[in-house]
Amino acid sequence: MSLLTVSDLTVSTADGRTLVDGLSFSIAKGHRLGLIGESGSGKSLTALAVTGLLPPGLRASGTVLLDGTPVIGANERSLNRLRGRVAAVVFQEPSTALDPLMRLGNQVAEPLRRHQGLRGAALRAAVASALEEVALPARVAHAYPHEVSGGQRQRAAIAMALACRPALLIADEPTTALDVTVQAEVLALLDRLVAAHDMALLFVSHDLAVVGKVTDEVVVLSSGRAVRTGPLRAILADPQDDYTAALVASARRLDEALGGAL
Ligand SMILES: Nc1ncnc2c1ncn2[C@@H]1O[C@H](COP(=O)(O)OP(=O)(O)OP(=O)(O)O)[C@@H](O)[C@H]1O
Repeated sequence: MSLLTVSDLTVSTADGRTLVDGLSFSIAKGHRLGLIGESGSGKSLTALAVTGLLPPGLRASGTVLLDGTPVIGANERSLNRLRGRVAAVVFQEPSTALDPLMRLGNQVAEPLRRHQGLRGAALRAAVASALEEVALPARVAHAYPHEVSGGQRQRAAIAMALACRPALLIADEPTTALDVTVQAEVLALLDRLVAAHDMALLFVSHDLAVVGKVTDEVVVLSSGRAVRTGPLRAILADPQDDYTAALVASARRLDEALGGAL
């Protein structure tokens, strides 16, 4: 059975504009899928709809099943049971997930306390190992978000997302807001952790070159619709439509500039 099944997902505004239009895809346990498209193509709304996090004023229809549980129309209580444990999200901007007024260690502790019931020494040990896993020094536990670098903030957000070992990690442009030198490190970290814990991954990006570093299978989104689905290799070899060809061309330019091998 698929871990995530999305069928005919449509996201629309109250005044009837369709932002995501009849999208279908699925991800099996331990598998990876890239969701790629230009800015405004509906990638983030898809990621939000999958976890029941759409902003007020937007409406989802169709079917989203997370580990067999329906997300669309579900109440907050059953969504909270899924979040963190079945699926967790890492956003582009780490500040989205982090509370500016709370020490990072306490924030990483929060999902461990809530979902796993850890307290006291066991909780402190779990936080220390969560930070160690994302290669953050132990002292970061005592820091506030503004006291560490952008890359360290994103590592802390990743530690929070992975704290309860979700079966599916959804990463929405997780490296886009970071300095170029830090981007590759954080991407490699995500790649390693997803593999180490046998997690499934939905990786959202406007950049095919970045997606190609973590997954082989992609859905190409344009104006809220899937224009192409399949192995990245096949899409690179034969983009077929103009939109996908433009994504491929810009990814190749960037990849060449970085000395990569798309
Ligand atoms: N709350 C909202 N109300 C109305 N329209 C919205 C809302 N959020 C997003 N949109 C619109 O929906 C479309 C898809 O947005 P989405 O954020 O999913 O795009 P994206 O592909 O993730 O792009 P980006 O990479 O720039 O975030 C865009 O045209 C956007 O302007």
